[in-house]
This record gives sequence, structure tokens and C-alpha cells, in this order.
Amino acid sequence: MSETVVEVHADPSVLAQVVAARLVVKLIDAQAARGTAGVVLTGGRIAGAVFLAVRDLPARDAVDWSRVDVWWGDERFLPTGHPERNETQARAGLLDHLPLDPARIHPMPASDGPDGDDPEAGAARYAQTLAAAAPGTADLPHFDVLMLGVGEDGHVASVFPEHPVGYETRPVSAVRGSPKPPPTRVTLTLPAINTAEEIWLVAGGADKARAVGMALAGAGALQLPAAGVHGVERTRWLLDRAAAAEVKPTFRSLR
Ligand SMILES: O=C(O)[C@H](O)[C@@H](O)[C@H](O)[C@H](O)COP(=O)(O)O
Repeated sequence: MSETVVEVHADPSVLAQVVAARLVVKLIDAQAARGTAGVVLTGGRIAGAVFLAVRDLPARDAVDWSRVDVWWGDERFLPTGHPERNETQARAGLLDHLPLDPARIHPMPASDGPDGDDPEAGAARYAQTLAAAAPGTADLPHFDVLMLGVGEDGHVASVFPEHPVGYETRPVSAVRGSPKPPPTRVTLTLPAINTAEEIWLVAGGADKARAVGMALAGAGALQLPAAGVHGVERTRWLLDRAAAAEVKPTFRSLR
């Protein structure tokens, strides 16, 4: 039975530190249980703060980074190395500072990749990469933890409210006409996201309060994609006080 946990921390800086510490421990536990670990990253401001916090955490050396698979939940479809790509942010903030196995870093396709400026082909290529790493005939590898930011409108990864991507059943989709720039993206879809053992929705700031409150109150997934996210074992909402302002008291498990 999957559980939902809500944690509320003092401010965005403490929140990023807590997520970083949790991530290190989660990867250590996954490696102890399975030998390897799979993490799915996201983009946005809070993800950027988490990357820097992991980079600066001495306990990060307890992870065997050479046995961590790094995936992305979504990507802005731009040329490799573009400063707005989620991959670029993650590499600069964290990945370049870790002894990872380059073969285990799996960025989503870029607009200057083998398929050119064709996000549908890029999405299909990423689906193949995922399937190639999956056990047996599964479509997706094991994701120990999948991190998400939450948009002011309730989007997660690049699954936006009332957008056709909300109906997509394939694991990876191209997204055109994203309301958050840049307009063209590639994303894991909700069915793929929901295969993760744990999903962490990380949100800080008052502008997230309404979306977070509505998602936890049971809004519809098409209208508010964050409401449609459920980890197989656990869905962990990691919030700061401002983002948690509209969460009903029954959900506030900490502080
Ligand atoms: O590509 C992106 O922008 C994201 O993956 C997106 O889903 C992000 O995580 C949220 O919009 C929250 O972003 P902030 O933390 O910046 O609010």
C-alpha cells in the first residue's frame, strides 16, 4: 500500500538541505538492497538548490556513484549544453562533481542530437534507452527515487494542466506549446512517473501554496498533474512553510 507523507520545513534553504540528505540516504539504502540505484532528476529552481546541497554534503561520499543511474523526468528541448537545459543545470551543479560512470548518465535528447529538431523522435529515442535498461520485457528500469518540482499551475515534470500530454499513455512524450518556456520539451508521462518506488514532490514559496493545497485535497490529474502523482511505495511532499500554507492540518506530519 502506497503512503503519502507531507513534510514541512522552515524555508527553501532548509528544504534543499533536507532533500539532499534524504537523497544521499535513499541512494545508500538502494545500493545496500539492490547493488545499484536509479534516480530521476528534474529541473527548476528548487532542483538546482538541491543539486548544490548534495554537492556540498560530506556524506555524499558514502554513495558509490559509479553504480548510480541518472535519468531525467523532463527536459527542455534545446541544443546540448544550452544553459536552460535541465541536464546542463544538473551537470554544472552536481553531476560534474561526482565520480559517476558516464555510461550511466542518461540525459534526454537535445535538439541538435541524432534526430535533429524533432522532439517526437527524441521522445521515442529516450523510451528506447529506458527500455534497454529495463529488466526483462519491462518498458522502464527501476527508479528508486524520482524528484519533481511543482509549478504554480500544478504541473510536474513537463506534464501541464489541460495539455494533451496528460492523456499520454506511452512512457515518454514530446510536449509542444508548454505554457512555461521554452515551449518544446520532452517528458516522462504520468504512467511512467508513477512506476517509481518513491516520488518526491519538492516545492518552496508562497506561489506554490494553491497548487500544493489542491493536489493534496484530491484535485483531478488532468486539471492539476501534481494530484496524479503516486509513488509505488511512497509519495513524499517536501515543502517549505510558505508552500504548505494551504495544506490541510491533517497532512502536516512535521513541524
Ligand atoms: O523543466 C522544468 O522547468 C521542470 O522540470 C519543471 O517541472 C519544474 O520542476 C517546476 O516548474 C518547478 O520549478 P521551480 O522549482 O523553478 O518552481
